[in-house]
Amino acid sequence: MPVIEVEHLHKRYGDRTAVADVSFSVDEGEIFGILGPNGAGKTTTVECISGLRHADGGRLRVLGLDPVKDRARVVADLGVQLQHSALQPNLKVSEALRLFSSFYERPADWRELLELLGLGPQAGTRFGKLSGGQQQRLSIALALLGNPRVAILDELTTGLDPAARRDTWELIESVRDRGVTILLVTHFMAEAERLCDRVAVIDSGRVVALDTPAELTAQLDVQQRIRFVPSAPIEDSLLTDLPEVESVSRRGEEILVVGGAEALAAVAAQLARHGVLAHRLRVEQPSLDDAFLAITEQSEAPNSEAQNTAIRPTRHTG
Ligand SMILES: Nc1ncnc2c1ncn2[C@@H]1O[C@H](COP(=O)(O)OP(=O)(O)OP(=O)(O)O)[C@@H](O)[C@H]1O
Repeated sequence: MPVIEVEHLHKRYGDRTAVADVSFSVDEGEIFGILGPNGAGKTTTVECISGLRHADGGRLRVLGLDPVKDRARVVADLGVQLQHSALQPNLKVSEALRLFSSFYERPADWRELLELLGLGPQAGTRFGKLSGGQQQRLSIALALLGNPRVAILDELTTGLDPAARRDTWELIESVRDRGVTILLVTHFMAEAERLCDRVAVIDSGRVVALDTPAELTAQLDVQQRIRFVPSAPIEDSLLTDLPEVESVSRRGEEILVVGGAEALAAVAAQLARHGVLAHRLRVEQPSLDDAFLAITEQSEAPNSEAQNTAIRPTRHTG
């Protein structure tokens, strides 16, 4: 049985459609990512799944239960860390954890969570004095206090520096290793690539792609760009003769070869046949970033059905 089931979710704010038609399911033990540009409907989707908002249409199930009608039973197994959750600035870390523990029948040991999240030294620190990374860690700890089987984490590393982001990724992996299924909303492709088993790309309130990060990038018809400095002079024709190669250009002593997925193997074999070595070899492969842009640009094509029914997203770059 999937842990989260979303079928044709639809949600409007007044006459504006925030989520037009979203369907996906999350299996037990997965880290499932939701990606999409600003205003795509990601937060609205997870707020409906959490039971914090009423859907206008569609069917939602969390652990087989309706998140609104069976709210009391769902919250016992669901931990939610939402965007911009702020606590009273004077509340100390240990006080916040003790207070939130009292909301649950069988809370986790908050002292253990404090250590797991590396917040031990901050136990007596007030929320307002924590760094951005420490505040995020605390909000994750609060989401895990009820010993949830499912955790929803919305943009948990936004605003963190690269080191804090990496630490948080390790933390999320350790949470998953404890058996928690995780639904993760993120803007960061690297985060999705590193953490997520599968990813749904949402644009204009619809799922426009759903697959593993590797499959999403593999489906892309993006060229490989191969740069190297040959150990001996070579003619361009040596490379342009190869059917896998689309173009060859030079910048100083460096050669740039652009070609399809098989170009690297073909170029390497050709150079080897002529006894030439490729020094300072660099290959640029398509990334999930490229896939994301290709998918969302495609879904914004003028005749796209989504454009007529949902609010337009504003492109973000971060
Ligand atoms: N409470 C609200 N009232 C009216 N419109 C809203 C409300 N919340 C969100 N919206 C609109 O619904 C659309 C979807 O918003 P949502 O926050 O779900 O998108 P998102 O993908 O999470 O965006 P972001 O990446 O910026 O957080 C946006 O156009 C937003 O302006």
